[in-house]
Amino acid sequence: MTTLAPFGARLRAAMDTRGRLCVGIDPHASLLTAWGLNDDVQGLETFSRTVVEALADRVAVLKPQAAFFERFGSKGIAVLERSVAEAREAGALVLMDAKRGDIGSTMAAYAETFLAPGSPLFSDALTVSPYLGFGSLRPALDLAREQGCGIFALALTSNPEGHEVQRAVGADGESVAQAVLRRLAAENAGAEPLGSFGAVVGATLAEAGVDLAINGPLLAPGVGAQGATAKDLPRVFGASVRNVVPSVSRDVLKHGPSVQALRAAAQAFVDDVSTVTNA
Ligand SMILES: O=C(O)c1cc(=O)[nH]c(=O)n1[C@@H]1O[C@H](COP(=O)(O)O)[C@@H](O)[C@H]1O
Repeated sequence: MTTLAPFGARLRAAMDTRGRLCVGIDPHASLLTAWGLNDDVQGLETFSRTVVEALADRVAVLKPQAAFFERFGSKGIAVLERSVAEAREAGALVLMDAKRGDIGSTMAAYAETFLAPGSPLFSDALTVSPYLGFGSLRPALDLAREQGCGIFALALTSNPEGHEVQRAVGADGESVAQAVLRRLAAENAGAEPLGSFGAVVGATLAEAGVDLAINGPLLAPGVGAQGATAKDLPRVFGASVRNVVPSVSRDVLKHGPSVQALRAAAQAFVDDVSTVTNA
């Protein structure tokens, strides 16, 4: 099995050639219904296949949200496995949105699930929660580095409730989110053109209020259904905006099941992002 180039380099190349966008594959029950599908495994399969067919050959990143597949049990996970493989085959980078986080010994098993080549759910990158302590992520960070994969750690999430934890300030005056960002920057030290260890920072924030210069990608969910727009990105991310990967799920997915309409919606976001970030 050939080792992949570092994720950060693969992501930078994908953003340069395909534009800057991550589309989430979030098969909400309401979206299945809106697409004229049943809220069952067959509906899930058709939905996910359609999104992959429409977008995997053109958007930089596809981000399946594992929860929407897990709710159908083993059959749903089988759909997720196929979706990941087909999306990667068509050229998209797959960011598995599973937000795993646990004590180190268990984190190692999560890392093997998503980041070990040959695993049925092998993905290019994984979202993780650092709230059992950043050090507990070590097995995932190490396996990702070894295999050319990426990690996205939650720093400042798009939901308002996140701030009570993430904005909390320690005795040394540093916020929890800033500590996560500082540790990510250390993981990315010296990496070119971009590190592989990213942060999740919601596009919905009034302001970041932290140092985002981590030399790694910044996944920005919250664009679209949660109220943020491409125009918010320069304000929230400042000079780090060039490393931002905006993430949209429902505001693209609602245009299905038409493949053409899904493509047009994704392209409209890519164009908006390029207008504001190249201005
Ligand atoms: O890690 C994420 O992707 C994520 C982090 C965050 O802070 N906020 C957030 O909304 N997300 C995910 O991004 C997606 C947002 O979906 P839409 O609001 O439909 O665009 C969902 O899959 C969320 O689980």
